[in-house]
Amino acid sequence: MQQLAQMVNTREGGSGASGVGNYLLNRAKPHLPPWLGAAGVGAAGWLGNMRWEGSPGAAVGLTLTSVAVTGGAYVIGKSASKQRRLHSAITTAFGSAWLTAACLAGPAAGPVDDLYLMGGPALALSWNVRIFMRASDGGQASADGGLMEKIGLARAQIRAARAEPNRATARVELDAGTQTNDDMASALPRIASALDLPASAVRYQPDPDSARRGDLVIVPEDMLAETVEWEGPSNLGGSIADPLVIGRYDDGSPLLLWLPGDEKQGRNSTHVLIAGGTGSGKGDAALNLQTEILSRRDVTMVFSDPKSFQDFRPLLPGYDWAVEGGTPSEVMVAAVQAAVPARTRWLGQHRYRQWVPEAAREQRDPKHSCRPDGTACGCPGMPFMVAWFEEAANTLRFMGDDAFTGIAQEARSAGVSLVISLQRPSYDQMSTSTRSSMPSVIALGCHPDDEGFSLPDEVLAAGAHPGAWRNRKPGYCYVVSPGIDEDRYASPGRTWRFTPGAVETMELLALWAQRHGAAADPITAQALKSVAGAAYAGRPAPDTGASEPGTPVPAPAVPETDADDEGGLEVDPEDEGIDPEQELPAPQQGDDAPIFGQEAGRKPTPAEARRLFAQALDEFEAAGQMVVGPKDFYDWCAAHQLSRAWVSERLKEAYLDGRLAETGKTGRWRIIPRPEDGSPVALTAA
Ligand SMILES: Nc1ncnc2c1ncn2[C@@H]1O[C@H](COP(=O)(O)OP(=O)(O)OP(=O)(O)O)[C@@H](O)[C@H]1O
Repeated sequence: MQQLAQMVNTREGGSGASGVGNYLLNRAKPHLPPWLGAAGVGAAGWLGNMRWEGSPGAAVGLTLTSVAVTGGAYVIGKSASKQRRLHSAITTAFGSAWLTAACLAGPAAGPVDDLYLMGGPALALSWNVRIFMRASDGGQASADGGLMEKIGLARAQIRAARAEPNRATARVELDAGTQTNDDMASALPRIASALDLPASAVRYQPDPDSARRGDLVIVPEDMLAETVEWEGPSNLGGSIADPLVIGRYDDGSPLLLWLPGDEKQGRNSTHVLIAGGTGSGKGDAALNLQTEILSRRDVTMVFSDPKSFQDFRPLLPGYDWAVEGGTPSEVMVAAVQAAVPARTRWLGQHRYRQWVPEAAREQRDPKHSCRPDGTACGCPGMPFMVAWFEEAANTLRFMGDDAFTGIAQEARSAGVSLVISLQRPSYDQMSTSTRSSMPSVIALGCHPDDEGFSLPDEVLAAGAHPGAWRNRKPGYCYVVSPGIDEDRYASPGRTWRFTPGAVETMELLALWAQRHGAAADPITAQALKSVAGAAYAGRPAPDTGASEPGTPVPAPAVPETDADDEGGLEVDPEDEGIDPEQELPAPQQGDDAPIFGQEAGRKPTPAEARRLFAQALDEFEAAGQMVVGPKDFYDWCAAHQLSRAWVSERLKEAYLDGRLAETGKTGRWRIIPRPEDGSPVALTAA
C-alpha cells in the first residue's frame, strides 16, 4: 500500500541512472546490516590481536565476555520467536568465539581466517534470508505504513501494484477466513480518506473466483473535470451493431454502449434506462445516444417526448415517428407492442435467432429465406428498431408492469431496444419488476437515496457513487450494459456536452438520416399502422413536400386524462345508478354546439345513438386518436344528451365486438384500425 500511495502521490518514478541507483540502494538497505556486522567483527579481531596477543588475562576476560554476550543475547531475545532467538544466540556465540580466538591467536592463525571467511558470509546471508522471508510473508502488512491497519484490515496484503498514467492498480489479498471482499468494499471511503482523494477515485474490483481477492484501483486525478463538447457522430453510416460512443471514461478511453445483441458474445439486445436527477445532464446524455443511433444506416427510431421535443427538435426529421406525451404516446406504446411479435415472427421465418446487421439487408441468402423451397426470398430487410420514451413514468403507468415486463422480454429477441428516461430515478417512478427488465443503465448524478435504484448493488459496492455528484457534475455517469467489461462498471465517465453551436450539426445529421438512414420495413410499418392507423405515417422522404417529418398527426383536443381515471368496464362513480338504456332527458336550451358534425337538439333513438357512437369511433380513428375512454366523449355526451355511463357500456360492447382492444390502463381502450379495404375489423387484430 505504501508503494501504491507513493504511486498515487508522485505518479512519476525516478528516471535515469540516479533513479535506478536510488531504487537499488533502497531495496538493498535492509540487507546491509548483517554484512556490516561481519566486517566489524573482523576489524575488531584484528585490532584486539594487536593489543592482546598472547596475554593470559585477556584470554580469560575475552572468553568470559563471549559466554556472557551469547547468554545475554538469548535472554534478551525472550520476546522474539523461538527461531529468531536461537538464530541470534548462534550468531552471537559464533561471532564472539571467533573474536576471542582472533584476539588471542591472531586473525590469520590456523583455521581462524578460514572460519571467518566461511562463517561470516554464511551468518550474514542467513539474516538476509530471514529479512526477505518476513517481507514477503506478512511483513508487507506492516510495510503498508499502517494504512491497511488504519482502515481496519490489518492482515490484508497488497501484492503486485501496477502504475499507468493516472491509474494505480494493486492486487489485494484479504486475510483467509476473517476478511471478505465485502469488507474491502466497505473500506473504500476510508482508503479515499487516508489518501485524501474523492470517494469516486477509489474502486475495488473483486475477483469473481475468490471471496477474498480483488484489485484495488486508484485514479487520483479527475480527468473528467474538463467539459468536452460534442463534435458530431462517431461513425456516420456505420451499423447500429457497432459501438455507440457517448463520452469518455476517466482514463480517457471512449464510453461505449451496444444496443443490439451479439451471438458470438452470447448477449441479446438490451433496453436502456437513463436515470438521473434534475440538472444531472440527462438531456445531453440522451442527445449523445440519439445522435449516435440516428447516424447509423440500419436502425429506425420512434420517439415519445412529453416535453414537446424541447431538447430534440433539430433531430425531428430523423425519427421514423415522433409524438408528444399523453394519448399519442399511449398509441405509440400499443403500436410498439404490436410490432414486437410481428418482428419476432419475421426474424424467425428468416431463421435469425436474433437481430443481426444482415437482417437489415434484402434477404438474398438462401440460409435466411422464408421460402419453403429454400431459394433466396428477396424480402426487404428489417432494420433494428429503437423505441424511446422520454420522461416515461406516465407511459409506464399506462402500460402496467406486467405488460411492460412482457414486452421488454419479447422485444429483446425482436431487434427492438426500449430506451426510457426518468425524471427522478426512484421506485415511486418505476416498479422493481419494470426496473429489473432494463438490463442497461446510464446512471447520472442523483440523490444518494436513489443510488440503489440506479445501479446494481455490486457496482455500488465496487465504489460507484452517483449520489456524490447530484447535479454538481452534469454529464458524469456510470454505464452498466452488456458488452462493457464489468471491471468498467464502477468507473465514472462523462458524456459530451451539447452547446447551442451543435444545433446545426444535429440538423444536418437528421437530414442525413432522412435521406440515407433506414426506413421502417413493411412488417414493422404494417404492425405500427394496425394500431396507430393514420397516426403513424412513417418518416416522409425529404423532398415529398409532406408535412414536417416527425410531426405527429394532430389529434382532436382531448381533456387530459387523470392518472386515476378508472372507467373501462366499470361505470364512472358519478354515473352510478343510471340505467344506460333509460330515456334521455329532453335537450336544454343553451346546450353547447355538438361535436363530430352531428345535429344538436334532437334526442337520438337508442339505435341512432349506437350508430352515432360507432361513427364517433371512426372519427377518432380518422383523427389519429387511437386510445379513448369515457372522458373523451365528454362533449359528445353533452351534444347527444347521453350519459358517460351509457358510453362506458358502449365501449365495453365495442371491445366485445373487436372494435376496441384493452390497454394496460382501466378505462382506456385502444381503437383497432379498420383495414384499409374497409372490411370489418377482425376480432384477432389486437
Ligand atoms: N457532459 C456534460 N458536460 C458539461 N456540461 C453538461 C454536460 N451534460 C449536461 N451539461 C450541462 O448541465 C446542465 C443540465 O443539463 P440537462 O439540462 O441535460 O440536465 P437534465 O438532467 O436533463 O435536467 P432536467 O431534468 O432538469 O431537464 C446544462 O447546462 C448542460 O449544458
